[in-house]
Amino acid sequence: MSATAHKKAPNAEDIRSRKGGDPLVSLTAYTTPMARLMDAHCDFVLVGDSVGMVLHGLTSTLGVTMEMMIMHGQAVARGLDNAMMVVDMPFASYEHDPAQAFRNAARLMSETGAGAVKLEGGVEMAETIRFLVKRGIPVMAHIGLTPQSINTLGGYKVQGRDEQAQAVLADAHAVTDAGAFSVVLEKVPQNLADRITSEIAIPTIGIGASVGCDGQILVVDDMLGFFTAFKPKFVKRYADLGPLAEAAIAEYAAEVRARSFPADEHVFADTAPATGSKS
Ligand SMILES: Nc1nc(=O)c2c([nH]1)NC[C@@H]1CN(c3ccc(C(=O)N[C@@H](CCC(=O)O)C(=O)O)cc3)CN21
Ligand SMILES: CC(C)C(=O)C(=O)O
Ligand SMILES: [Mg+2]
Repeated sequence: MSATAHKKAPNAEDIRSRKGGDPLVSLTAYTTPMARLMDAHCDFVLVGDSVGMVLHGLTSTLGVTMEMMIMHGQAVARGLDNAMMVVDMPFASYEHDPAQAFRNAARLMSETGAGAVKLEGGVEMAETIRFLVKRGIPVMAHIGLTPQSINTLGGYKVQGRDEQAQAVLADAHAVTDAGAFSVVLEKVPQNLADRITSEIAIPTIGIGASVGCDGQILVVDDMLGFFTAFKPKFVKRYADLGPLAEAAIAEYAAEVRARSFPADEHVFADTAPATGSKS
């Protein structure tokens, strides 16, 4: 926690009440320092299971565990004063039945201090969402492209074109009726995202959806240019820090090899200076 003045972080009902209002701003974060950078600028921060692909080198989100989500959730919590924290439920931690979902969602909430959990699925997860919400766990839903279902979806493709649109619309209504306080729409056509946003009573958070959604989210390493293994069309690079970081590393390597680093200012004399810094 910083010592600077801060407002109280919003809770799930504050986020719900933003329906149709000023756009909700969110990014993912996985570490304390990155959370600190976005705390003053985001309404909520998602500890996404994308952490597995972004920070752990996995090729999908299926290998992400409860332990990983708890450890990254705890790290992010230490960096937030103003923004709400939402934690993704990892693959296989909630799909079996509502009781399993409650056990794991409760662990995520109590061990990280998250204000809500997010889980993937629409109609098929409605009963579980209702079960959690009735027992005190705010749920953010996630429909459209649901990356934990990559093996049945057959790729990270647009969801809800043509005859598939009715199914995504039904998902949006199902999670709303089940009590979700907001819903992520990932990689659905713009017209469908706009229709869902106008029809349901909870905020829609778009990622590859529509500028008309009630809010937007991106993976922070994507928008900063740190993650470059792939770049979905919905990613806008606001900075290109990956190449900047590599150039710095290359310069360090060259200076070590040339014995020009460390310089005098980075090393210590036999005798401490009479005054000045302790370094
Ligand atoms: N770095 C990162 N960013 C993400 O947005 C993200 C993750 N990781 N990991 C978890 C999921 C996976 N998601 C993804 C992953 C890949 C594409 C992608 O490559 N899309 C391509 C087309 C791929 C296809 O059609 O099969 C694109 O151009 O959008 C999109 C979303 C979103 N999430
Ligand atoms: C992309 C967002 C919505 C997500 O679920 C994640 O980062 O895991
Ligand atoms: Mg996720």
